[in-house]
Amino acid sequence: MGRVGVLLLNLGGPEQIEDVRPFLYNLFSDPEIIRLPFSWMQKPLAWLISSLRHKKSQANYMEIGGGSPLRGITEEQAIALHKSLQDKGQDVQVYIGMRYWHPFTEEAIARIKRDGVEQLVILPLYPQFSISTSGSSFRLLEQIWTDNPSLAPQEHTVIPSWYQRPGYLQAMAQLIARELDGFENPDQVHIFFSAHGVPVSYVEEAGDPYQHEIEECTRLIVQTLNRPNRHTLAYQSRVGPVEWLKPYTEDAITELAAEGINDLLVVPISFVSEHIETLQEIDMEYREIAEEAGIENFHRVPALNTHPVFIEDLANLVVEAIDAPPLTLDQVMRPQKNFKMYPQERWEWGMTTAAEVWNGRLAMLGFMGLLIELISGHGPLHFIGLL
Ligand SMILES: C=CC1=C(C)c2cc3[nH]c(cc4nc(cc5[nH]c(cc1n2)c(C)c5CCC(=O)O)C(CCC(=O)O)=C4C)c(C)c3C=C
Ligand SMILES: [Fe+2]
Repeated sequence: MGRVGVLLLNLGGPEQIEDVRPFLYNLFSDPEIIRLPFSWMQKPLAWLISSLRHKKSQANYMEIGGGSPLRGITEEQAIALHKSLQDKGQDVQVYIGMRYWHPFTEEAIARIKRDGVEQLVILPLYPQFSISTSGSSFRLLEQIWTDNPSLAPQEHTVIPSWYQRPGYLQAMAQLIARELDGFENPDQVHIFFSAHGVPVSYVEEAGDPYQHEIEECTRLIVQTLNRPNRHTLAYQSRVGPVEWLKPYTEDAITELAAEGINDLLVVPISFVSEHIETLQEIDMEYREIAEEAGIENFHRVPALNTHPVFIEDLANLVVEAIDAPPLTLDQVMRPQKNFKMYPQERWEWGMTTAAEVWNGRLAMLGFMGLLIELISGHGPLHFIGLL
């Protein structure tokens, strides 16, 4: 085999405050983030939500210095992974493809083509798989290569998730143990795993394995840590009015405080880099909730970033993937392609749930049109290019 490359997939984040609105627009334009019955609704709705939300998001990003540290950290991870692969005698180029901000996945694919990479390992920097994260990036890759087959490498292999890797688990356990030992009574500390949430419908209707993988990951970290501490798993960062995975982080913290827990150690587990949801949401918002509820010692485990044990394990994972039979995007995404997410896709005639859903959706459409016109001065027809 000729040249080998690794494509690290990640979310991306606004680098400066002016990037927040277009970043949010990109995020909400993704049908894996907001699932709508008609694709033409996606862009107007993304525009509406990013317009309504950007001030609040900007205020949060201002609290962490005016932008996301994600690009810088991902670049450091790429450099460290490249070095670790070199130390193992592997001449492998590492690329970064972000989903919603620079360097975009499209740019990475163009560079991979330019460099003549023939075998590509696709490695999401999310330990657990979700339709909304790794799944969304996989779908984008499929689309890029379907639209322009000449951009596809001769061979690719996908690593859908890797939360059960020994080096990842050991690195997490090391970080947790170090923080625990900083408390006066380490065994008394309640360990609080906080994962990014997803809407319940992703798991229950679309078959997202995310919740299962998060629960399994928590169990494996606790087992690797091998300490007597009690622990809780909860879900943070929900957006919008629908039901998300429970318990919600803020509720679980308040309940633990009511039980008399004084020492809390928060462990972010769905992401391997510091980002807005660790630096602002956990360190500021949840800390305030905890302290107001009576928790005296609120600490957080730092994100892995370039932890050497973690990076070395990623390098081993890449080497194993290069040698193993390829797992293609098509194989990974096939189960989702046949799945009918919405009741209206599973249409039956009569006074059925599907009919009710359609009535509701049509009413919602009318309401959205009114709202768009009220805010922008333009009607929905303007946005779909008919006026
Ligand atoms: C595994 C991690 C993540 C999952 C699952 C996930 C799902 C998900 N996210 C949103 C909406 C937003 N996410 C935002 C930022 C953001 N999300 C993740 C990770 C996951 N998201 C990260 C690492 C970041 C931060 C990037 C950074 O700038 O540091 C945002 C923007 C921030 C804000 O305005 O609050 C939104 C919005 C949904 C709807 C969703 C599942 C459907
Ligand atoms: Fe998110």
